[in-house]
Amino acid sequence: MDASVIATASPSPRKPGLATRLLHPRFYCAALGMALLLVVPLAINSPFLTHVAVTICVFAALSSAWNIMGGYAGQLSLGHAVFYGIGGYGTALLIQHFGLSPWIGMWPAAALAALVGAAIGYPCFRLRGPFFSLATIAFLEVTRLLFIHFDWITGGSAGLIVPLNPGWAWMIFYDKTNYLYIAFGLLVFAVLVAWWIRGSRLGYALTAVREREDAALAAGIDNTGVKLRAVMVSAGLTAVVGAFHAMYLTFLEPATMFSLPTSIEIAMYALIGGLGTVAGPVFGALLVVPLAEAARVWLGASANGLHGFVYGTALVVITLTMPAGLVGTFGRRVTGWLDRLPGGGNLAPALAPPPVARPQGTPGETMLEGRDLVRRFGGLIATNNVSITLKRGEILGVIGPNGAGKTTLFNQLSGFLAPSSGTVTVRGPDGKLVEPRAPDAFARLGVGRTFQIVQPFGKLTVLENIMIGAFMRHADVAEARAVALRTAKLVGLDDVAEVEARNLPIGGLKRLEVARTLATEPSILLLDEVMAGQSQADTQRMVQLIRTIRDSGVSIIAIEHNMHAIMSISDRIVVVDSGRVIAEGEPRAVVQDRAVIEAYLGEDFVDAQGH
Ligand SMILES: Nc1ncnc2c1ncn2[C@@H]1O[C@H](COP(=O)(O)OP(=O)(O)OP(=O)(O)O)[C@@H](O)[C@H]1O
Repeated sequence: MDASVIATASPSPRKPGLATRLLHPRFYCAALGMALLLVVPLAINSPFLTHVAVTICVFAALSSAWNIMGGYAGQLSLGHAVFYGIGGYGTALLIQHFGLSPWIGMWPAAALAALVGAAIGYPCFRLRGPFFSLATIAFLEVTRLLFIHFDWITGGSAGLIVPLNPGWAWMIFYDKTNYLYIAFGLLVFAVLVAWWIRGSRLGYALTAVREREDAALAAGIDNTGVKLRAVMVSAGLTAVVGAFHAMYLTFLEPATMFSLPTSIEIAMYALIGGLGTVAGPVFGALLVVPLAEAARVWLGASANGLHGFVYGTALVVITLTMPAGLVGTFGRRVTGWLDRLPGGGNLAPALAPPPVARPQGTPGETMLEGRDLVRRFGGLIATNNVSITLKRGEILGVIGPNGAGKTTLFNQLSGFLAPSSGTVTVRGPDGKLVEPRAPDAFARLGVGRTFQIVQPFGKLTVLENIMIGAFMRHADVAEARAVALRTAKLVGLDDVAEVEARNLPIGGLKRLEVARTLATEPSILLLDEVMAGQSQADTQRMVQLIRTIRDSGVSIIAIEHNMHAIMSISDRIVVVDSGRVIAEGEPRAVVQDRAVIEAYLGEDFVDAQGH
């Protein structure tokens, strides 16, 4: 394997054009399926059926918007009615006080909802799991109470009637079919936004953040930044749908516009249909809304609220039998069938990856320096005044007994742990030495790292895992895919590229760690025990790969317990014991050092080496 492998390009097929995409069965079948939602009620022309279709469109659109935050980013909001209510009230108040048409008024209302979303999200993103959900409920309750309190603007708990000016300009109609046209248009809009985000760099970043925050940071993703973008889009879209729904209902009151049951319903459709999938929220709403509406009519006032029983039953049955939801369970199978229809085929052909820029600079100059690094965990000093320097173009081995402080040192050198005292400096792409603070900043400066305990994005394929790394330098999805394919080949994962990462054995996962990091095109690579769990042949291959990477201009620090491998690849070795550097130098000299033999290698190793 020689260094030019890293920069090899393959023949370049063309990207599929818009026409190819539109004529693909995945697209035309989805479009035909959705069109039924419009065509069937129009053909039957029953007011009740039209009302059910409007309600399906509204809740499918709300749930699609929620899914961007709850499904893609994994932030399970149970207070999304805040944005629905802001959309509704904002638009209604702009009509009432400024005579602004709802077609225009819904956009400032959406912008306000996006800002409120960011203001709520920023402090709450620090909270995990149920605490985040509880915080969103708390914000919903506070907003509802505020809308009741400021009755001189909102009408308080008595509510607000939308000015009833019939006509398209004011979105008020006697004929329900006009509402259906708008609701359907909004659903198409929401699904297109959700679909576009899902397949974009932002969509991949959100999935990465949802699955493993540390690995996402190591791939240079600004976790809070991408979550904020998701919540703003999600809130804005929810508000637009809320604005329309207010026009449809013509009456707004805090209890219904900021309602917890509505928030739960919105989330539930996505859960039933398939969390984090584009089609899931639509299928969820399509399945449950007609059942609930039918129950509401049949049971009438005699069993007020019993329609909730329908939601609950559907949720329990689906989550027990299909935890991944309808689309999560059957989606792959169905898309497999669709791809066999006329026009079906690969929408993501392999493009030629762009060549990797070779890191430039003076050989032997300092690339990464940790100076006097002290890291305390309570009373334990894990690294005690450790100083370490990586020179350009070298492989620096770090060895030492278990618990010596090697990983703690790595975590400080990559920004994952702030040193209690001491500094870490990195040579950036512009040649200047800088002191980055956050792990994603280290990554963007060119410090790539793997994790000792592997951190795969389990539900993504091997190729998608590597793409997450590639996105750091390549915003275009096709280009990132091409880079990922090349990297998969380099580490010998190309034959399992389409396998979900959670199905790889440990040896494959270790190589996946390296591949994802390599795809970020680092100038400094920190490898934490990448040979553990590898077969003899794979270890040989890894040794060869590390040399190839170094020959391509990357400077490397490797923590390793496999002494034979680390001795053969390292230019220098640093030995750490009990948080201190006890020896440093060329491999041959280090293994003969008495302190190293006593602390780590043992006499058996020396005997085996024949010294
Ligand atoms: N987050 C933490 N909180 C408390 N103690 C920690 C933490 N991380 C590491 N330690 C402790 O710091 C010491 C050094 O741990 P570290 O994982 O850095 O060692 P290591 O040399 O990488 O070991 P190994 O070779 O087994 O991976 C250990 O005693 C460990 O228990």
